[in-house]
Amino acid sequence: MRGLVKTYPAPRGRRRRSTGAPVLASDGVDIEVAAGEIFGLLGPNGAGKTTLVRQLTGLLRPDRGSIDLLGHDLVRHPRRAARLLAYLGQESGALDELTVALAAETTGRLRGLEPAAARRERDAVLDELGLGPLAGRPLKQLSGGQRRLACVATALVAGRPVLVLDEPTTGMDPVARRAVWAAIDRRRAEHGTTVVLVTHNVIEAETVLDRVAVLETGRVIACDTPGGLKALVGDEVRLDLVWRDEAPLWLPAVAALRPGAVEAGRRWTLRLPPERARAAVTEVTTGPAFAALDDFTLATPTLEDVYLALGGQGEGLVRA
Ligand SMILES: Nc1ncnc2c1ncn2[C@@H]1O[C@H](COP(=O)(O)OP(=O)(O)OP(=O)(O)O)[C@@H](O)[C@H]1O
Repeated sequence: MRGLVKTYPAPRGRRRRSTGAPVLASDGVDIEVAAGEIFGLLGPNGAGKTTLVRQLTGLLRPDRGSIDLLGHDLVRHPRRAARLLAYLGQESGALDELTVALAAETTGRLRGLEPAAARRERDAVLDELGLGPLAGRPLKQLSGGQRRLACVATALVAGRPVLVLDEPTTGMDPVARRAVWAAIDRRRAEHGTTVVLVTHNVIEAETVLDRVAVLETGRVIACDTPGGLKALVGDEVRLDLVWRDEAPLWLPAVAALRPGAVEAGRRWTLRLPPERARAAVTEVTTGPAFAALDDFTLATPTLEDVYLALGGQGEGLVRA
C-alpha cells in the first residue's frame, strides 16, 4: 500500500445539511507486507484499521494511492482481491442462517472447489478448530465466540495465499484462541500464507505478530517488529500499584512515588528504570505500605507502553 488516502464525507443530517467534518480515515498510509509474514495493524478504536483492510480487500476505493497485491493493481482491479485473499470482517451477517458445516462448505464452493474437495476441506477445518460438535448448528444460534470461530473456519477454507483477519479472536475463550493461532501458524509454515491481522489487543499482538504497524488517526506512527518497537521505550519497566483504600501518602516513600504515577482510581501506574523499580517494590512491600497495598505487578514494556511513548491517546488498547 503506497500513499493511501481515504476521506469519509461529512455525515448529512436532515435537509442534507452536513452535520460534522469529513473524516480522514487513511492519511497517507505506506505499508509493505512480505510474503509469509504475520503482519499486524494495531491501534485504538477509530484509528483507521478497518478502513485500511477494506481498501486492501477491494471493498473500498481509496481516494489516492496504490495497492499492489501479489502483482495485481487493486485500485484498478478491486475484484481481483476476492480471488486472492480471504477476508474475515467484523460481522458475520451473510452466513448467519447457515449451519457451521454449510457455511464452510459453501465458502469452499464459492472459492472454486469441487463438491468433494469442499466437503473434505470443511471436515478438516472444523476438526482443526474443534468445531465438530457444532457443525449442524446455524450460526445465529451460537454464542458470540463460537460464531466468531465458525467465521474463522470459513476464512481458512480453500487455502487462500493471503488472509486478512479483522479482530479474529474477539470474544473467544483461550482454548479457541489457541486453536486459531495454531491454525494460522500451520498455514504459514506449510503454505507460506501471508496474514494481515487487525487487533487492539496488545498481548496478542506481541505473541503472534512478526511485524506491526501502529495506527493513530489514519496515520502509521510506527512500524517494526514487536521487539524493535519495544526498544523505542528503552528499558523502563512498568510498576502497577493498587491500594486497598487511599494511598498512604503519610509515608515518605509512597509520597515520593506519587509525582511520577498515572492514577486511575486506586491504581497507580509508574514507568521507572529497573533499579528504581526494584527499590520502589522493596519500599512498598514492607511495613505499613504493604498493609495498604491490595496488589502490585512489575512488568517489562508492552506495545501499549510503546503506543503511549509514541504519543498515543492511551485509550482503547486491550491488555488481556
Ligand atoms: N462509513 C463511514 N462513514 C463515515 N465515517 C466512517 C465510516 N467508517 C468509519 N468511519 C470513521 O473513520 C475512522 C476510522 O474508522 P475505522 O473503522 O477504520 O477504525 P478502526 O481502527 O477499525 O476502529 P475499531 O477498532 O473500532 O474497529 C473513524 O473516525 C470512524 O468514525
